[in-house]
Amino acid sequence: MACGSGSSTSPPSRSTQSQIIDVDGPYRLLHCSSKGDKDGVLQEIQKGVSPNLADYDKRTALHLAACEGCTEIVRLLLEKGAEVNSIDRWGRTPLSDARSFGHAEICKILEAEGGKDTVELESHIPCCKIDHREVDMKDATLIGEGSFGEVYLVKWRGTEVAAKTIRSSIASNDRVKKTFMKELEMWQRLRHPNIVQFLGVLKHPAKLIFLTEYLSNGSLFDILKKRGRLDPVTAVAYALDIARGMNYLHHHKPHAIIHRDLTPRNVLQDESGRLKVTDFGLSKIAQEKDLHGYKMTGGTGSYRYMAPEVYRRESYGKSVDVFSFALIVHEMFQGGPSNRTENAETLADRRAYEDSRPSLSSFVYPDSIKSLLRECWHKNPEFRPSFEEIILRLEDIQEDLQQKKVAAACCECTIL
Ligand SMILES: Nc1ncnc2c1ncn2[C@@H]1O[C@H](COP(=O)(O)OP(=O)(O)OP(=O)(O)O)[C@@H](O)[C@H]1O
Repeated sequence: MACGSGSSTSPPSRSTQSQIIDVDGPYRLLHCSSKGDKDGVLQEIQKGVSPNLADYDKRTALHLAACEGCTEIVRLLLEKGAEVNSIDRWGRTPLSDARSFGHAEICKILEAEGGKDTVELESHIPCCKIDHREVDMKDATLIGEGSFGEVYLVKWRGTEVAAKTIRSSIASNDRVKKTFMKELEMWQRLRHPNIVQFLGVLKHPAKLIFLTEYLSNGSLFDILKKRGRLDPVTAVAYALDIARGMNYLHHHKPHAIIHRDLTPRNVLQDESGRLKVTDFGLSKIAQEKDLHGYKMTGGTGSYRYMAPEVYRRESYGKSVDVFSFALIVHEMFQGGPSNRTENAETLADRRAYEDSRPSLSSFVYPDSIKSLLRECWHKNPEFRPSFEEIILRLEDIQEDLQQKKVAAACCECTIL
């Protein structure tokens, strides 16, 4: 997001609206810093608010200005005594943020003031290791099995978490294990409400096991199997959850994270009903199976959601995830995959070479969803919208559906 020009009166953009909770009181300093409002920042400091005030995530005004690209505010805060190396809840300094978002000038200013990038230092630190004695694998409950191994529900320090065991055919291959650990190292740095939280790797003498948060409602695949077709309000809310998680991955710096294997099985639901995306990046390892002869299974499931350019083995980019996303949204309205009896590979072949797409029956799909899906599964990847755009479109659709719901409820009240 670009830094504002300095007005405190401009309304917050949609994407930031939910994050701005309180712009009164001392926290106005943080709000003004993130919006590039120089007058507002000065007023707060003159009122006596500390330039090192931080929110509950320990994010200071300098962190916010650095990540939003507000050069003038960064200068002003440093001049007023802001601590250049303050560390937030995730161990990031303002310089780590400025680097991640590519604000070169701000990086120079912070470096000149002695700024350090903790993330750069951290990137050489291997995955967070958890002592295996803290996890009782004997009391583990099997909750599922995927291409990499079994998944168990276990207790770690009194909290229920998911333990993913990695097959020995993968774990015993040094090269594959290295790639695997690299993916996990990247995963451990990600934090977003719609991304499954990675917790660490077990220091186990014989096995490769990693822990993630446990999502008690299982996968979107299980939900659709149980509930069938979702009502449009729920389907759109779920689509927004997935799109927000994916947008976060696609905006990852310095390189976008492409999921490559976005399927209903890789979308999990927590007990509050929120969906979270999981297992990104790991598909890269699954793809190596042909070269090295180890079998990781499950590959055919992904054909169903595969973008044509991936199937044709052409070069591809972030929009392959947008294609898969469209098929998942289609399933939520439909209650399951279309052409479910057809072999997944044949289906992917027809999509890649005959431009075949699922049907959009008019009574199930609102028009706005139909046009969004057609764009998202467009044969030309360049014509597919970004997740950023998809979020805005879905928010409009959500508002529209909610208004219709309220209007319908009012009509019922009148009749009564
Ligand atoms: N963090 C978790 N919390 C709760 N259940 C989980 C968690 N992770 C996985 N599961 C369950 O375990 C099953 C297997 O998960 P896993 O990620 O190993 O494979 P998959 O995604 O189903 O298949 P594949 O790896 O072939 O894509 C999932 O379908 C899900 O039901």
